Amino acid sequence: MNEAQQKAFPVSWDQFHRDARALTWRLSGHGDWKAIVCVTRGGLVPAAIVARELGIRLIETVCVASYHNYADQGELKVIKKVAQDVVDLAEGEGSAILVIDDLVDTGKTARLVREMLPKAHYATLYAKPLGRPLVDTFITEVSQDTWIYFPWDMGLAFQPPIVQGTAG
Ligand SMILES: O=P(O)(O)OC[C@H]1O[C@H](OP(=O)(O)OP(=O)(O)O)[C@H](O)[C@@H]1O
Ligand SMILES: O=c1[nH]c(=O)c2nc[nH]c2[nH]1
Ligand SMILES: [Mg+2]
Repeated sequence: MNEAQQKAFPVSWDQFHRDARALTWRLSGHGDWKAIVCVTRGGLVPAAIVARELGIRLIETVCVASYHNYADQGELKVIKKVAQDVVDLAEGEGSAILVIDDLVDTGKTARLVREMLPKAHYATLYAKPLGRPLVDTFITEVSQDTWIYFPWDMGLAFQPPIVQGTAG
């Protein structure tokens, strides 16, 4: 999150599950995927739900990190690439592969993963305008100045009233 991202879009577990199922509905007519590649770590949770719904049991990871301590995006680091046997699954370059991530923001992560799997279908739950052109299927778009808060990053906490000074 940076200073330009003033709006908050908190997502509960229920909402996340609902959105992951909605994503699966959209994906279900699209292709005959042999494997899911999830972009860690955010893609792990939606990938588990989508894999369950689509009946896909071959799950690979591509491990990319860029945001640290909710600060500005740093340099992208590929910690682990996609295994070659997964890339080679069907017609090469990943045409039988469904890539899942939680969101696309600037699109830098998606661009990097797409270079590894040019023919894969790229799906996320949430998309911001800069990254949207890099995603084939997504569920909800939020504005670029919004930070999405995922359920695994949150806990129950007191919320100050919208109009200050009225708390009991
Ligand atoms: O479109 P971009 O601007 O590249 O940002 C999107 C990526 O940023 C987040 O991952 P992050 O690198 O923070 O790692 P994480 O999934 O382990 O939290 C998110 O899960 C996406 O993978
Ligand atoms: O939790 C997150 N929320 C976001 O909006 C975001 N954008 C990039 N990376 C992100 N991580
Ligand atoms: Mg991520």
